Amino acid sequence: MSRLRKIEIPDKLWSKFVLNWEKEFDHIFWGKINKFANNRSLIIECCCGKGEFLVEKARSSPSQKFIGIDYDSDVLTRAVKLTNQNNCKNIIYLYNDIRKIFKNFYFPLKSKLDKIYINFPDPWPKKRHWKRRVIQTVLLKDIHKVMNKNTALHIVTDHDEYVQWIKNHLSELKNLFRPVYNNWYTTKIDNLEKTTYMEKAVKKGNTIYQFIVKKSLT
Ligand SMILES: C[S@@+](CC[C@H](N)C(=O)[O-])C[C@H]1O[C@@H](n2cnc3c(N)ncnc32)[C@H](O)[C@@H]1O
Repeated sequence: MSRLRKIEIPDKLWSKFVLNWEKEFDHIFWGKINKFANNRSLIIECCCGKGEFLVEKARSSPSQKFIGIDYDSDVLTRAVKLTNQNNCKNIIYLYNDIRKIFKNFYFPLKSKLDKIYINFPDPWPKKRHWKRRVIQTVLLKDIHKVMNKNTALHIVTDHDEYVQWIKNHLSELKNLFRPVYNNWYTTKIDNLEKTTYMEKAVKKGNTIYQFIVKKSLT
């Protein structure tokens, strides 16, 4: 549940940028995505929050197409507002659970999927809540299915214990994923676009960890 103050935007603006898979037939939904992607290279941000990361990227790479996914309508409303203010026609949002989207991903996607980002997923620190963490074997396997040999999956967190969780989950799937960094992650991160949670992490003086993995070559 979002703790954000609600803001209102016209329905027309929401539907200009947001697709809702639940409300549409599968082939129509994925057809719209293929039409939007228009054979350009595609970048997906999971758990995109208020859209700062995508808007920054989309402004600097206008020929690429960007999809943000989040299941919280309050944060997505802010993302839509920011996207519209910056006139980014190369972003759309999916109002949905990333686990459902990757489970039901359409094949073949006509565009080349360049990167998938998961920036600052909720760490759910209490053990009884770990099952809510999005980084789980099932999701990683579903993501792996949609990657091509050049797709890079980026995961960023500032939560020390979640780092070990992510590393363990990825290394258990080392037949599927190979790390770009020797130890699976790096703390030397250049040029990462700002997000709300990154700013919080920087303010607290937390270390930020970045995992980048590609498909295993075997
Ligand atoms: C900690 S916030 C990070 C937001 C943003 N990436 C950032 O760095 O500021 C986590 C976001 O993930 C979204 N989220 C959590 N689980 C999700 C899921 N299963 N599917 C889609 N979005 C999810 C939440 O709604 C929230 O916006």
